[in-house]
Amino acid sequence: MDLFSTKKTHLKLPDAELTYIADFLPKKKAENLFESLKKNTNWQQDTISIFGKTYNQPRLTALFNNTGKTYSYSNITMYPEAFSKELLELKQTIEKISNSKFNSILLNLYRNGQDSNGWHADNEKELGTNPTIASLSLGADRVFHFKHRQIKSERHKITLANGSLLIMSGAMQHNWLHQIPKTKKIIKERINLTFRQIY
Ligand SMILES: O=C(O)CCC(=O)C(=O)O
Ligand SMILES: [Fe+2]
Repeated sequence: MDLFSTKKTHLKLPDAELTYIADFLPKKKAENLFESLKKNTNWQQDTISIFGKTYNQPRLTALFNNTGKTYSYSNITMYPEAFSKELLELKQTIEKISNSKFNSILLNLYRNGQDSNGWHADNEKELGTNPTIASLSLGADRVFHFKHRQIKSERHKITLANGSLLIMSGAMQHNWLHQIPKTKKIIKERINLTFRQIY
């Protein structure tokens, strides 16, 4: 267990619980996991429609679960792959540290600074009320922005480092939005894994 750090930083926020573990995975382990996921995943390029026009989503995605069920949001359907032994073990460790159960992992591959994830909340009804979502970051640093839906002064950002774990819980998905904006900086790729319980 000492391969995983559990030093938690709790961020004090209204209507949300947010916990950050900066060095959850040792850097080398994070790099190896990045390489194996990059290579062994069936990355999906989805399209999004905006005012009737179709665009490529600015990142690649993948879904792992043990239910075999597809997952749909914003007109996108994700087709699952089965957990590898590596992902299953990681899921079990993250379940312990976040005191939650997860049956699905959603992956995002941000190929460069032009890939992004726009303002949204993970509030699909399949996630239930006040879902706990644990988010593991591998590869390049990216900035995570989050803002309260009503309290305009509550707008923050935090850099998600290689090997870090961010745990979103409480009423965060109902009261806050989050995004990974584009950046003009020349940066390497990043893989993000969000652990979710999908009902
Ligand atoms: O890449 C990230 O850190 C955020 C991913 C995210 O918000 C999502 O997949 O819903
Ligand atoms: Fe999200």
